[in-house]
Amino acid sequence: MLMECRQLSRVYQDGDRQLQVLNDVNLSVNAGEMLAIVGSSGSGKSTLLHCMGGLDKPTSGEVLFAGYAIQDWSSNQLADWRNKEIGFIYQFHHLLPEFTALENVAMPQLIAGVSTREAKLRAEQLLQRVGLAERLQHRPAELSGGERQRVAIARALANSPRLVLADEPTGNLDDSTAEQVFELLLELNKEFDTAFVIVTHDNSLAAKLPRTLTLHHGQLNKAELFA
Ligand SMILES: Nc1ncnc2c1ncn2[C@@H]1O[C@H](COP(=O)(O)OP(=O)(O)OP(=O)(O)O)[C@@H](O)[C@H]1O
Repeated sequence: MLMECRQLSRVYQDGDRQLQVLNDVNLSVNAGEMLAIVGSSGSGKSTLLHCMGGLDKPTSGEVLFAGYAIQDWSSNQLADWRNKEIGFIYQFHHLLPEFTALENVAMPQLIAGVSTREAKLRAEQLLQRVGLAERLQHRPAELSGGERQRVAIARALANSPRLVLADEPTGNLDDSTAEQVFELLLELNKEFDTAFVIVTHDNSLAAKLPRTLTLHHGQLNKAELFA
């Protein structure tokens, strides 16, 4: 098992009110698998993904990665782990505007200590793979929305992470572009043997994935856990 969430709860303090955003969530992700998390707005999807990526701390419960409880790690250890083992894809690409597509994809590798030459070579290969061989030197503002998300996907895979966490990766795209990006994610999952957890509010896109979990008011639908 690659990642396991055990009895995960997240409570936010909202003035004198407590907001229980995640309520006893249990979930496992196997190495190389692909699953969707769906649920209405405010059901806790992003919060769950943030807890899985160590960007937010659960109020109780634990997140285990390859058997290790990530909440025990220091922020430096978490940052290093995220850089090497976790890829993130967001609804809005979060690419660095002043850098080219190639440089954006090389960046996580340079942070990991890979040489510039090697990082650029891998970035080029990844960008070719996502269909952007002709766009290596373009900056984000010179790319379409779908192209930017392809760069963000290539960047997420740059350090060959074992897990990619994607929060509404197609939420900002038109239907046909969204479908193409989803198809690309399905292909990459098979080719790279990377696990993907994809948050989406689009049930028809989620249906393309082998497994879907539904969050409802911070709880996972238990019936689906064993489907
Ligand atoms: N840092 C925070 N402090 C207080 N409340 C928060 C915080 N982060 C999220 N929330 C609240 O937690 C609830 C769940 O938010 P979350 O973003 O996880 O939902 P979501 O399912 O991803 O929603 P959407 O589909 O609209 O993005 C919301 O009511 C939100 O306002």
